[in-house]
Amino acid sequence: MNKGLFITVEGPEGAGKTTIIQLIAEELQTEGYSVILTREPGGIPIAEKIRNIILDKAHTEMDPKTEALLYAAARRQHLVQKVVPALEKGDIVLCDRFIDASIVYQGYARKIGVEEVLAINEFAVENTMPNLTLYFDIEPEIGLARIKKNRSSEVNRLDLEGLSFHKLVREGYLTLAEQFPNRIKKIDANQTVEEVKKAAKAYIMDCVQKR
Ligand SMILES: Nc1ncnc2c1ncn2[C@@H]1O[C@H](COP(=O)(O)OP(=O)(O)OP(=O)(O)O)[C@@H](O)[C@H]1O
Ligand SMILES: Cc1cn([C@H]2C[C@H](O)[C@@H](COP(=O)(O)O)O2)c(=O)[nH]c1=O
Repeated sequence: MNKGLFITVEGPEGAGKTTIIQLIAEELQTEGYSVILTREPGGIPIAEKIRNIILDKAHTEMDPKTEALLYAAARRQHLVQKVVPALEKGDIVLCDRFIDASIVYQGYARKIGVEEVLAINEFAVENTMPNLTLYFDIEPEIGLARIKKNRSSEVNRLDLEGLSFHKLVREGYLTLAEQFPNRIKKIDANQTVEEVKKAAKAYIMDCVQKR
C-alpha cells in the first residue's frame, strides 16, 4: 500500500489551478512536508513530448479518439515513472489534472462517451486513484478571459475550442463532483488567489491529518 497522498486539481481553463498549487506546494515544503508538484499531460520527458503533440495548435486534424489515447498513454508513463514511486516513498503528490480531465474533456465535451474513456483510462491507471481531488469551479467566460489577459499564459489547441465546448467541460466537472462527493471537493475559483488558496489548503490539510 502507498504511504503517500495523491492529490489532483481539476477545472476549466484559467480556473487558477497552476497558480494555487504552486503556492500550496511552496507552503507545504516550508512546513516540512515532502511534496512533488507535477502536471498532466507531462511531468516527465516522454509525457511532455506527448503533451507537445496533443496541444500543438497546428494539429487541427487530430482525431478525438487519438487524442484520448494520447492522454491515457502520457498518464500511464507519468504514473509509473513519477507518481507511484513518490507515493511509495510517502510523498505528497500534487498533480495538475488527472483522469477526471479525460472523462470530462474527451468523454463528455468531445462526446466520445464517458464509459469508453473510462475503460481506456482504467487500463492506464490500474488501481491508482487520487485520495483527494480539488475541483476549481469557474464560469468558462471568466477563466478564458484570465488566460487572454495574461500574454505569458500558454494558449493551446484545447483553449481555442469554442465557448460551447468549454461550457460542456464545466458541466461535466459539476456532474462528476456531484457523483463523487467524498473524493472531489468543489471550490469557488472566482475569488481572490488568497481566498482560493485558503479553501484548497484546508481540504489538503484535512486529508493530510487523516492519513
Ligand atoms: N483567483 C484569481 N483571480 C484572478 N486571476 C487569477 C486567479 N488565479 C489565477 N489567476 C490568473 O489567471 C491566469 C490563469 O491561471 P492559471 O494558469 O493558474 O490557471 P489554470 O487553471 O492552471 O489554467 P489552464 O488549465 O488553462 O492551464 C493567470 O494569469 C493567473 O495569474
Ligand atoms: C490531462 C488532460 C488534459 N486535457 C486538456 C485540458 C487542457 O486544455 C490541456 C492541458 O493544459 P493545461 O494548461 O496544463 O491545463 O489539456 C484533456 O483534454 N484531457 C486530459 O486528460
